[in-house]
Amino acid sequence: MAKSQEADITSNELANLKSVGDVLNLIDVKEIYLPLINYLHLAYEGKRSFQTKRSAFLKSDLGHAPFIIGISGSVAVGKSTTARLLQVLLSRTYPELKIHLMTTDGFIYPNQELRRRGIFSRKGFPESYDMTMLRHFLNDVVSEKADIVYPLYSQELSDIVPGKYGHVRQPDILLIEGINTLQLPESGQVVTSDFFDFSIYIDAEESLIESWYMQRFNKIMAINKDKPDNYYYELANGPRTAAIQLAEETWQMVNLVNLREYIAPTKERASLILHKTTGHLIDRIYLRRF
Ligand SMILES: Nc1ncnc2c1ncn2[C@@H]1O[C@H](COP(=O)(O)OP(=O)(O)O)[C@@H](O)[C@H]1O
Ligand SMILES: CC(C)(COP(=O)(O)O)[C@@H](O)C(=O)NCCC(=O)O
Repeated sequence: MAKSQEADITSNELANLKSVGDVLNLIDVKEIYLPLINYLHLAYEGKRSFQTKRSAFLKSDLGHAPFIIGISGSVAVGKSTTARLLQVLLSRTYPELKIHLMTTDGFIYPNQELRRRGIFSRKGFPESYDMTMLRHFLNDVVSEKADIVYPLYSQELSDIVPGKYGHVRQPDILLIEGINTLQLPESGQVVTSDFFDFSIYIDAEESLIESWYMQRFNKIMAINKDKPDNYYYELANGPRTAAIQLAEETWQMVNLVNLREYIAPTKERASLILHKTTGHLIDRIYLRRF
C-alpha cells in the first residue's frame, strides 16, 4: 500500500464528519480506527489478489465478490455509529472504493407480522428476523447481482418502513451491522457470518450499554415530540417518568435478556473485539490470530 494511501485525519476534519457528529474522540480515531482501516484494507487487498489468481488458475472468471465486514454487539452498544465511522474513514482513505453500509434491522419482521406470530415482545431475538431472506440477500450480494433491494427499519418508527428499500449495487466493501450477524442457526445451514471476510464485536459493560440505550431513547423522544404520527409521540408528550420507566423495563426485559442469551455468546466468533468504556472510549482490543 502506498504511504499516501495510509489513513490519517486532523481534528478539524474529524469535526467536519457531520454524519458521525457524536464521535469526536480524535485519540481513538488516530490510535484505533485509522490503524484498523489500514488493517482492513490489507485484508481487502489479500482477498482481491486471491480472487484474481484463482480465476487465472481455474481459467474461469469467478468475479470479485465484495469484501464483507460484519459488525455485532448489543442493542445500543454503538454498532451503527462505529460502522458509519468506518465507512467515512474507508471512503476518505480509499476514494476509489465503493463502500456500502447497511443494517440487518431491515430483516426483522414488520410489527404487524411480529404481532401475528405472537412474538412482538421478542423483537430483536433470533425468531424475530427473517433469516431466510437475509441469507438469500447475502447470496445475491456474493453473486454480484447488479441491484439488490432490501427492506429498511426505522428506529423512530420502531418498525419496517413501508415501501422504502435500500439498494446494494456491486460495492467493493459491504459493511453490515446488526445484533444477529454472528449468530448460528439451530440446524446446519449456511449462516450470515459464512459470508463475512472480517467481523467486529463491540463490547462494553452491561450498565454502560444500558445508559447509552437510555440516552438514545431520550434523544429519539426529543426528536419526535412534535410528530403526531410517530411511534414515540405519545410517550414524548406524556408523563416523563412513565416514558423512562417503559424504556428501563424494555432494556431489562427485552434487550438485556437478548444480550445475555443470544448476542454475548457470539463474541468469541468475531475476528476483532473492540471493548468500550465510559464515553465510548476503547480500552481493550482483541484480535483473533486464526
Ligand atoms: N463512539 C461514540 N461516541 C459517542 N456516542 C456514541 C458513540 N457510539 C455510539 N454512541 C451513542 O450511543 C447510542 C447508541 O449507539 P448506536 O450506534 O445507535 O448503537 P447500535 O447501533 O449498536 O444500536 C447513540 O445515542 C449514539 O449516538
Ligand atoms: C430493532 C432492534 C432489535 C435493533 O437494535 P439496534 O442494534 O439497531 O439498536 C432494537 O432497536 C429494538 O427494537 N429492540 C426491541 C426493544 C426496544 O424497543 O428496544
